[in-house]
Amino acid sequence: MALDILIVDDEEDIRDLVAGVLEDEGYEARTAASSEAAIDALDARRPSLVLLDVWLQGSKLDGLELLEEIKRRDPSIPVLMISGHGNIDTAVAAIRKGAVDFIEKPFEADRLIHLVSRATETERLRRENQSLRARVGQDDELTGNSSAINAVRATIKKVAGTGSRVLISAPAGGGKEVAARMLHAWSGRAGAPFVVVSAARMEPERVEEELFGIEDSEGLVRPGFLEQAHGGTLYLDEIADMPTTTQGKILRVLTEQSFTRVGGQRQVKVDVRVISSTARDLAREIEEKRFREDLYYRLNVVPLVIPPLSERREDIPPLVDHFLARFAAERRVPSPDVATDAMAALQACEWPGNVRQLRNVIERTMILAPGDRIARIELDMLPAETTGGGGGEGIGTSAIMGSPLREARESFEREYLRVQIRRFSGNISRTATFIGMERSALHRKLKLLGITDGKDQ
Ligand SMILES: Nc1ncnc2c1ncn2[C@@H]1O[C@H](COP(=O)(O)OP(=O)(O)OP(=O)(O)O)[C@@H](O)[C@H]1O
Repeated sequence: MALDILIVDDEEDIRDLVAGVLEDEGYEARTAASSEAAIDALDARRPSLVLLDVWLQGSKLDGLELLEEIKRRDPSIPVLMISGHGNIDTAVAAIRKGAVDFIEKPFEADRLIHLVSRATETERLRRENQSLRARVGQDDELTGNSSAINAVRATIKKVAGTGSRVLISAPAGGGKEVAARMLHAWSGRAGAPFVVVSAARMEPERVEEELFGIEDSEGLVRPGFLEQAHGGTLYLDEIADMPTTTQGKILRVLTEQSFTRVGGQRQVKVDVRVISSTARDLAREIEEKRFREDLYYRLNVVPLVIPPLSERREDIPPLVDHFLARFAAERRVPSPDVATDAMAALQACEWPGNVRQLRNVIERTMILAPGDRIARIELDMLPAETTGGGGGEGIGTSAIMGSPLREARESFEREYLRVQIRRFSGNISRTATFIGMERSALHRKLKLLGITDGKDQ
C-alpha cells in the first residue's frame, strides 16, 4: 500500500503541486491548510511522513510549534520542513527540534521526491521487517496437489485482487493463516501491513483497546490493530472465540467503515480488508447463540474451506518433501529421500494436528536422525506417534506374536489392508494397484476379513 503523506502548507498552490507530484510517485497524499486542520488529520490517522511549511500564516501554531506538537504526540513520525527563501535559520532550528531535513522553496520535483523517499525509508524498512518477521517459519504458499488444495488455490487467485472479505474454515494447523497471507500477497495491498489478530489470545476486557486504539485527554494516540492495518489486511484468527460484545463492535466497523478510539470522540476512517478464519462449525455457534448471524454474513462473503489433512492424503508426500527440503536447507545438508514404507506410514496417520503436526514430525525426525543415516528417512527413524508405537494407529506386533500363525496372518492382513485403504482415502482401485492385487480379489479379501470401512470409488 502507498505510504500516507500529510502536506501542511497555507498556500493552496504548493499543497496541490506537492500532492500531485507525490501521488504520481505512488504515495497517498492528504493536505491541511492550517495547524488545526493538520492536528485533525494526525488524529484521524498516523501518517508515514509530514511535509510541513515553517510559516503557516493565519494558523494558531506556526510551523515550529506544530512540529513540537507532532513530536509530542508521536516522536516516530518523520517531519520534512518546507522553508521559504530566506528562512533557512528557522529550518535549521527545526532540525534541532527533530525534523529530518528541509527543502527550500521553490524546489524541483526530483529533489522533493528524493527527500521524501529518504525520509520514509525507515518506515518502509519497518513495514518490510514486520512482514518478514511475521513470516519466519511460515510458508508462503500452500503445498499440495489434491483437488481440495487446487480448488482453494484457484479461489484465492480469483478473489485475492478483489478486496472481498473471505472466511477461511479449516481445523487447527490446517493452513488458514498461510491461505490468508496468500490472499494478501496476491492482492494490490501486498506492500501494506498484514496484521494478525488472534481473538483467542486477546483478553476480553482489552479487545477494544487492541482493535481500536487509545486516545487520552491530551490527544495522545496509540493506534490499534485496525489503524495499523490501514491500506492492508486485517486477519481475524478464530472468530468464534470473540466475546459477543466485541462481535457487535466489529460488525459496526464493517458496516460503517469507521470507529472511535477508546477514550476518543473522533471517527477514525480506515481502508482495511478483513479476512477471518475459524476451526469451529459456525452454523452451530450461531444456533447456540454464541456467534452473531449478521456478523457471519458480513464476514463470509467468500467462503474458503480447507479440509483436514486426513481427507487429502495425496498432499502428504509433497508436504513431506517440502518440509524435508526446508529443514535440510536450514541444516545445510542435502534433502533426504524417504523410504516407501516410511512414506506409507506417514500417509496412513490420522494427523489430528494437521499440517502443523506433520511439519513438527518431520522436523523432529531430522533432528533425531543419526548423522550417518540423514540421507534417507526410513520407517524406524519416524517418531512412535506415526508408526503406532505410541499406542495410536499402526501395525502393532504384540497381538500378532501371541497368536497361532493363521490368526496372526489374518490379523496382520486386516491391519495392513486397513492402513493401505486409509492411505488411499478409501479408493479400492488405487489400493489394489499399490498392493499388487486384482480389484475383485481385494474385494473378496476384505469381505473375508470383515473389513467394511473401505469405500469403493
Ligand atoms: N498446505 C500447506 N503447505 C505448506 N505449509 C503448510 C500448509 N498448510 C499449513 N502449513 C504450515 O503448517 C503450519 C500451520 O499452518 P497455519 O498456521 O496456516 O494453520 P492455521 O490453520 O492457521 O492453524 P491455527 O488455527 O492452529 O493457528 C505452518 O507452519 C504452515 O506454514
